[in-house]
Amino acid sequence: MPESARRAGGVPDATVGRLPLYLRALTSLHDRGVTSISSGELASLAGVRSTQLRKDLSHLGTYGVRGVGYEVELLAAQIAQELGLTQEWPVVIVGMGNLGRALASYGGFSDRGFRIVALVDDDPDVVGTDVEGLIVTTLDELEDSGPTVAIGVVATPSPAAQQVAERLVGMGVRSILNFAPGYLSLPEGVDVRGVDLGTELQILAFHEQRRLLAPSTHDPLRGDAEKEAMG
Ligand SMILES: NC(=O)c1ccc[n+]([C@@H]2O[C@H](COP(=O)([O-])OP(=O)(O)OC[C@H]3O[C@@H](n4cnc5c(N)ncnc54)[C@H](O)[C@@H]3O)[C@@H](O)[C@H]2O)c1
Repeated sequence: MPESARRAGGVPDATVGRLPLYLRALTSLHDRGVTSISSGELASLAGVRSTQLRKDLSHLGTYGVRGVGYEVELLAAQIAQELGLTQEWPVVIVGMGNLGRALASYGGFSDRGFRIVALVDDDPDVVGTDVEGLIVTTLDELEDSGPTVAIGVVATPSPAAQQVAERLVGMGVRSILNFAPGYLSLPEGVDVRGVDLGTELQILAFHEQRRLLAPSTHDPLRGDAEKEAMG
């Protein structure tokens, strides 16, 4: 898998986590016809400091040209290559409830090199139905005669997630994106990413609270009346 290769190649996980931010910014610049960009501008678009951006990109052996910056198309291609996006990754989503359906209908995955090849559920009322042009199948069928899958997305309730993930791993899946709350215990060599919007909201709440407790006079979001009250 590219993940281990990247580690072997010395790119830290934290850097790998920021590469999609850079790629998203570069893609949008490219769509707007921008051909080169300074590290400061790119960092600002990606929401990181420019020293961080330069350090991250140096892990890819990419150093901007002084006075010119980075070539947008070239850098986007380098990052896409590093992330393994120059090939298409087949994805299965398990759990066709509210979340699974929303993910299945999101068009943005295919634009980024992820093709949803199978949708799975265990509810007899759901299995056999058409979701976004794919017929929902079962894990049994997927094991017996399903397409090759590289990445498994777990969108089942939490009690089912561990077993679902184990069965995916049994089919050879080595990368799992888990939306169900809780920790998945899987064999070494399997990459698991947990997504928890609740945690993200809590982090935002933490920063909101900090702003309320110690308002900065430079906070552009603070209303004029509030600024006047602060003196
Ligand atoms: N991470 C996040 O930010 C986030 C956000 C929303 C929901 N969630 C989590 O995502 C999961 C799905 O949420 P939802 O609202 O779509 O739930 P849901 O109840 O609408 O859907 C769950 C689906 O999973 C199916 N299922 C249950 N056990 C299964 C199994 N063993 N094999 C295959 N399919 C199985 C059910 O039949 C159902 O269709 C939950 O665990 C929820 O807590 C996480």
